Amino acid sequence: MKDSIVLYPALGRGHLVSMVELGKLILTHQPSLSITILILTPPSNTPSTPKGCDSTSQYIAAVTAATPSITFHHLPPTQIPTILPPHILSLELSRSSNHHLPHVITSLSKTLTLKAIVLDFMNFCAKQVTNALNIPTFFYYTSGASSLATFLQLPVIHETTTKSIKDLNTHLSIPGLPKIDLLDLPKEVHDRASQSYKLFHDIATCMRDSDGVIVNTCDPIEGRVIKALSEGLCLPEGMTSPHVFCIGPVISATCGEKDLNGCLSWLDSQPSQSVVLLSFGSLGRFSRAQVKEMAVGLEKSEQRFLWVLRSELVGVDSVEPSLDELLPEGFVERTKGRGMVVRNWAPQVRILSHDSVGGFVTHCGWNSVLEAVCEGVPMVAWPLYAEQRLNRVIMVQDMKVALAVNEDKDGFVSGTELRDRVRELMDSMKGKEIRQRVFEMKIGAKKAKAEEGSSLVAFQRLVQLWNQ
Ligand SMILES: O=c1ccn([C@@H]2O[C@H](COP(=O)(O)OP(=O)(O)O[C@H]3O[C@H](CO)[C@@H](O)[C@H](O)[C@H]3O)[C@@H](O)[C@H]2O)c(=O)[nH]1
Repeated sequence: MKDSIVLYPALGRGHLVSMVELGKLILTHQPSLSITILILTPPSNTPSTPKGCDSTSQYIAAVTAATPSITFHHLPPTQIPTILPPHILSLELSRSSNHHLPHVITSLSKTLTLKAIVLDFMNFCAKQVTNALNIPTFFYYTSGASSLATFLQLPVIHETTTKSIKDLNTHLSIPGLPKIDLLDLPKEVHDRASQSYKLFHDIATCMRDSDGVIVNTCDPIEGRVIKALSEGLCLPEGMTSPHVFCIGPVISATCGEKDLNGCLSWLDSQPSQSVVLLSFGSLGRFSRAQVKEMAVGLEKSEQRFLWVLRSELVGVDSVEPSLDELLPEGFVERTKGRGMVVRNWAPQVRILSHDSVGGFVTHCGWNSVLEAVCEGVPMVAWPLYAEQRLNRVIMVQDMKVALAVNEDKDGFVSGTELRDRVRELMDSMKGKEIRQRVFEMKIGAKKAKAEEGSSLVAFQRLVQLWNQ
């Protein structure tokens, strides 16, 4: 029977793509293995892909055609209320699909030797099942080692206080990291009484007890904290640290690759390293007031820009407002030639690798950060949700590859602030230093994945464990 690794991504395109890329990496180095990917079936009325991006079934068909050693196995649909926020929906779907797993895994075991299962952290409850079936269980943490080290502190904080994080008014001192203000932790863990706090506390505890955590990062990007994590220094004495395998950067060029909105050909007409890309991940959206303010800032910056604009969500039956309605009067005319606005989705990896792009205003989603690093593009960090505020601290203070945008207490960023940060990035000594630093990190990240590089060595350790 063929040896196989089972990968179990959470709901959502980003999670799926990350796991597929991990599967491809495993096959590149261990072509004798096969990869089985378990797919959660979303409730029928959940949009699973952002507008402008291929559907999930198109994506799966393309992966199957290109990489036949990757097989997808769809779990049966499950009924759950869909009015939940996306991360809770994902956790609930995973929890309510758990009862299918014993049967699915047992039937896979009839034709394959399952060496290990790799869970997205959102699917942590599957560990009860895999433990019972005695299958080595790993997690794939798709954000950085810094956020992992911080996340693992949750049970420690929980045991040392009875207060909520939002009331603690202090910071975390974690070896290998700058001081972390507790309010930079994801909002979901601020309130001790909330459902999401309990979930994330349970996930952190569960990851600590796993056979290992695979992290999408590498020494040249987050070396100090990786060392501290590996030496077990990030958790108090007596508390077991998980084994970490930093095998990144694993990035993808597969989603939304086509130049449907013409931005790549527009970039061809722009001077080298002159354009600032503004793009905010798969979910980032802005209010109408914020969109107007961004436009004002970009216009005043006098810099070239490519802006992937996603305005606030409209009801299923409503029509999205037009650019004329969203942008200040005359904006498109006045910025013609030096600015381009595209709606909802653009081929980000291809854009970042274009020679004309010289800066990136990002929401600090970890894939975007890695993609920018791999292309040597300096950033302005404008976090929106999840662990992105934490990533900003790391990008600015530790990695030193970004400038921080200053927002008000409601997260609103003024046009003047955006103008100043974009100008500073593109046209100042500080901007130059950041550009130089990200360029060095790009070279380092490439070396990490090559022969004897830290990521390849970590990956080989992992495979050795699977083969034992
Ligand atoms: O117009 C777009 C917008 C996004 N992308 C791609 O979509 C991915 C977005 O990933 P990421 O930057 O990580 O953002 P999110 O989709 O918001 O990712 C979620 O997952 C990340 C990894 O765990 C976390 O760091 C984030 O906080 C969380 O929001 C990247 O590969 C982008 O290249 C495009 O190709 N075109």
